[in-house]
Amino acid sequence: MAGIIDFISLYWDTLLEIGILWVTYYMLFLILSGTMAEQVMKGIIIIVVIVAVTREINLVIINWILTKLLPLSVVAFFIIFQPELRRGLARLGRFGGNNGKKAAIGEISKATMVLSKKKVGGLIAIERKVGLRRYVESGVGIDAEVTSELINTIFVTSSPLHDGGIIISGDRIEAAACLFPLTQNTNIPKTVGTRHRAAIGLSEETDSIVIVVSEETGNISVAIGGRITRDLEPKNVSKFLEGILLPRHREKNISFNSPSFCLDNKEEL
Ligand SMILES: Nc1ncnc2c1ncn2[C@@H]1O[C@H](COP(=O)(O)OP(=O)(O)OP(=O)(O)O)[C@@H](O)[C@H]1O
Repeated sequence: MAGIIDFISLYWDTLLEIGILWVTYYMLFLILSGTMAEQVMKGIIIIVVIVAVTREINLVIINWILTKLLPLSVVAFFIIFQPELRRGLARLGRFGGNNGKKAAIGEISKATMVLSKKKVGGLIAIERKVGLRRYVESGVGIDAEVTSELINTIFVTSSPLHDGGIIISGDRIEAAACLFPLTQNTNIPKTVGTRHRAAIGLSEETDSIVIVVSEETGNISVAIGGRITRDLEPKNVSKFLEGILLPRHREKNISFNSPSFCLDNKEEL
């Protein structure tokens, strides 16, 4: 114990710097997750590591080239990805309060009930930590407040945006008509259609919650982490989403896979 205290008092400034750099990197990662910039940022980190290694083992020329390249690539990164950074910061800001989220959950649940009752097909992805930018870019940008009326309008079959899914980030509908990746899970029965496969696929690749309303039956299903729970009672959707998305409810340990929430499920894949 005394050794640890000695170490901290000796290197507190270095530890503080490492801490600040780590937090900054993590924040940037959160802001840019799901975008091309995330990949480029990982590339820059790899260059930093190579610079350190080449310095240690005295590869002078490679180290000289990389040392010159590094500052340039960091400046270029901020210039090229300025739109992604701006959008990411706005997204972080929106995650702040629970009130906005709660209102959005209410609107999503209301919309789901209407879609289910009218047997209108719907596919709704709710972004969590992992950014969905690459999927937003496959659709049509909307950037509007989440309202049940707007969601229902998007999915009516006469709407040009009804095919594909919508993506919700915080309390905004980011885009509609987005293409999600289809699951490759061979255990899923052949009878499961592409809307449900797209929901499962997106939930496998990201931590998003994906709600599906079946056009055929009006049944509501929710995919998380590659698992889909089918035939949720419409009146339970709001409670279900609050259990996952709002911290106060999370403390009570109500989660997607918790048995308390599977009571209404007739089938889980
Ligand atoms: N990759 C995809 N990403 C987003 N949406 C998709 C994707 N593939 C299909 N869809 C949506 O699913 C619709 C087709 O649904 P399909 O009937 O094949 O699926 P399903 O799971 O049986 O759903 P339902 O029960 O509503 O019929 C398409 O019109 C489109 O809106």
